[in-house]
Amino acid sequence: MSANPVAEHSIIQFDHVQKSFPGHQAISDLDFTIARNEIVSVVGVTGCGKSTMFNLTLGLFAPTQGTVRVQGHDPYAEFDWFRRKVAVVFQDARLLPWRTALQNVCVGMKFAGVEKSEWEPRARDWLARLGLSGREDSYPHQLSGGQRQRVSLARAFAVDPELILCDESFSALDEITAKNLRAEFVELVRSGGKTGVVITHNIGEALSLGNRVLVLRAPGHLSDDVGIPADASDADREALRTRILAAMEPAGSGDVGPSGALTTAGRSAS
Ligand SMILES: Nc1ncnc2c1ncn2[C@@H]1O[C@H](COP(=O)(O)OP(=O)(O)OP(=O)(O)O)[C@@H](O)[C@H]1O
Repeated sequence: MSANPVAEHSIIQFDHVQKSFPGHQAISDLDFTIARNEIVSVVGVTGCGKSTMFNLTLGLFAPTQGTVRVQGHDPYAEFDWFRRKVAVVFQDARLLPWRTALQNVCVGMKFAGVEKSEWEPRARDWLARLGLSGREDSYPHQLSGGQRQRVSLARAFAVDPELILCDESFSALDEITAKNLRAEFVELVRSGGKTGVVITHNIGEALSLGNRVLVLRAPGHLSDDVGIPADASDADREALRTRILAAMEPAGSGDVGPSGALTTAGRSAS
């Protein structure tokens, strides 16, 4: 049993992380914990460090200072260990155009090191769960944008990762399609016992997706950590929206802080 109760229940831990690129500090001091089975949205104005935070979580580069841990492991130093643990869904589906929907899902499992005999049954199962039965042999250009994003989600879930990172995955879709896919994503994450982290520019989406919203402000620090009560009324959500917008304002307008209205989550654990 872990001596650190936070580490035991957390899937992502950023401990006073800084990340600098030559001549530019992208993350100044990012400190938060995401627990297993949470669905957390990350919002903030452009350039505030959201993608850098994702890339640190994926181990694409190391922090300049501080530590990043995913399930207690260093994602940069133990990159191979992460191949089956974390899946990413991007804004554009990023499918191979010369491969069918089924083959695209299989390719994700191939790169993740899943046993070959599992590829096709799992791919068929996940395409079916995402409403694409009968479209397994379609090529990306024969699918709508929403269907392509469903293939992309199937590819992510088929790997059976612990953690699914979504980088504006629903933002290129019309609102009805996005709403349906968001609801399916939440259901699949919850029923599969996964953890989801979603970057979005849409505050309504952030409030509808999960249990918590992290608000980042440039250069890469947390300006608010907003818990969303399961039974939040429309009025509550409107108050949360106002609070999130205030927390996104450039520094100088004052951090809202975790002791603000309604409820907060997460920071006390860090
Ligand atoms: N490889 C890099 N080299 C230099 N600067 C970088 C690099 N990656 C990111 N940055 C800078 O770090 C800051 C944060 O970038 P990041 O992409 O994380 O922001 P973001 O919040 O994801 O923005 P957006 O919402 O527009 O996608 C920006 O000023 C960006 O120019």
